[in-house]
This record gives sequence, structure tokens and C-alpha cells, in this order.
Amino acid sequence: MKTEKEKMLAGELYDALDAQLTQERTQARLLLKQLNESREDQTAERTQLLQQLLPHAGAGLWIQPPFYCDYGSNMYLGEKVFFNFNCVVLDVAPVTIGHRTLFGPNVQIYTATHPMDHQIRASGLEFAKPITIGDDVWVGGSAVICPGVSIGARSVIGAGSVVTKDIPADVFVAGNPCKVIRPLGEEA
Ligand SMILES: CC(=O)SCCNC(=O)CCNC(=O)[C@H](O)C(C)(C)COP(=O)(O)OP(=O)(O)OC[C@H]1O[C@@H](n2cnc3c(N)ncnc32)[C@H](O)[C@@H]1OP(=O)(O)O
Repeated sequence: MKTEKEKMLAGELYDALDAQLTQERTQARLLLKQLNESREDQTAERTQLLQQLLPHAGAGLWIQPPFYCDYGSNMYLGEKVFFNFNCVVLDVAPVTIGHRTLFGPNVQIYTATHPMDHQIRASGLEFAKPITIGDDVWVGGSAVICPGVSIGARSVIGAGSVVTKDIPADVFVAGNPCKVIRPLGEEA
């Protein structure tokens, strides 16, 4: 029989109040509290906290606190990823982010979702869909990336966008719901 964590990572309905999952979220929140209360000049402490919180992060990660996530262990980050102030990553399902991808302030990445049927929702069971963001993507401030979305390499997501569907590579997209505005080429 699958554990609740195995069901969660497989995208199946699971119980978020499961003891193991609650313990793992608590551990992440304790690390986040230390990170978010650290001073800008405590670089060694911040590096150590991020290594504990995000064991699958590439070199050169830069997170500007405050930062929030559910588990941290479900985030897979390439090299030189940047999160500006106040980003939220609900990494209930895996969140995979490519090299050199940049996030403006207040970006929110949600893999977590709930059943549309109110009776199933009332049971407390929930589920999640993975999110994948390619290399060299720039996500503007306050964008929301919805569950299950993939964003192709080098694309730019306008500030305040709500990304509800997959975005191809090499496009500028914006709006709510987010739509392709134009392809990106050789421009600066
Ligand atoms: C990593 C960090 O920390 S980043 C720091 C925080 N900074 C940001 O988040 C800035 C994000 N920047 C943006 O969102 C900008 O809109 C950009 C850079 C992506 C695009 O800017 P421009 O190239 O000037 O856009 P452009 O003029 O080509 O816009 C084309 C159309 O898209 C619209 N548009 C541009 N951005 C947006 C947006 N965020 N939401 C909705 N529509 C938009 C424009 O109004 C324009 O519409 P129109 O053709 O009807 O007039």
C-alpha cells in the first residue's frame, strides 16, 4: 500500500495531515523561519540553511528572503536560479526549474490543488500537479503559475500574469489568463 507521501508525489488524492508529511512541512518551516529572520550579511548561514532546505538546488542559487515553500525537497533547481523578495512555492508535487531562470518579487508557484467536487474537498483529501520551468526563463513580479503548467526555455512571463496553460519556448506572454503577446528573437 502507498504511503500518503507516495500518493502526493504521484498526483493522487492524499491526506495532507498525515504524520510524516506534517513533520516534513514543520521541518521546512523551521528552516524558512531562520532564513527569513537572517541578516543580509549572514551569507554563510543563509547558504547552509538553503542547502538543508533545498537539497536538489544547483550552484549559484540566490534567494532574497522572505521566501516560502511547503517542503523544499520537492524543488529541483538548475544553476544560478534567482528568486526575488517574497516568492511562494507550494512544492507539493515536484517543481523543476532550469538554469539561470529568474523570478521577480511575489511570484507564486502552486502545484497544490483541491478537488472541484465539494464533497470530496470536504473529506480533506487533496492532490497536486507538477510544474516545469525551462532554462533562462524570466517570470515578472506577482505572476502566478498554476498547477500542472510547463513553461518553455527562454520565455518571458509579464508581471502579474496568471499562467493557466503550458507556455512554449521563446515567447513573451502576459495577462490573466496568460496569452502569447509575441515571439522572442534577437532583440535585447
Ligand atoms: C528577476 C526580477 O527580480 S525582475 C524585477 C521585477 N520586474 C518585473 O517584474 C518587470 C516585468 N516586466 C514586464 O512585465 C514587462 O511588461 C515586460 C518587460 C515583460 C514587457 O515589456 P515591453 O517589452 O515594454 O512590452 P511590450 O511593449 O512589448 O508590450 C506588448 C503588449 O503587451 C502588454 N503587456 C506588457 N506587459 C504586460 C503585462 N505584464 N501584463 C499584461 N499586458 C502586458 C502591453 O501593454 C502591450 O499591449 P498593447 O500591444 O495592447 O499595447
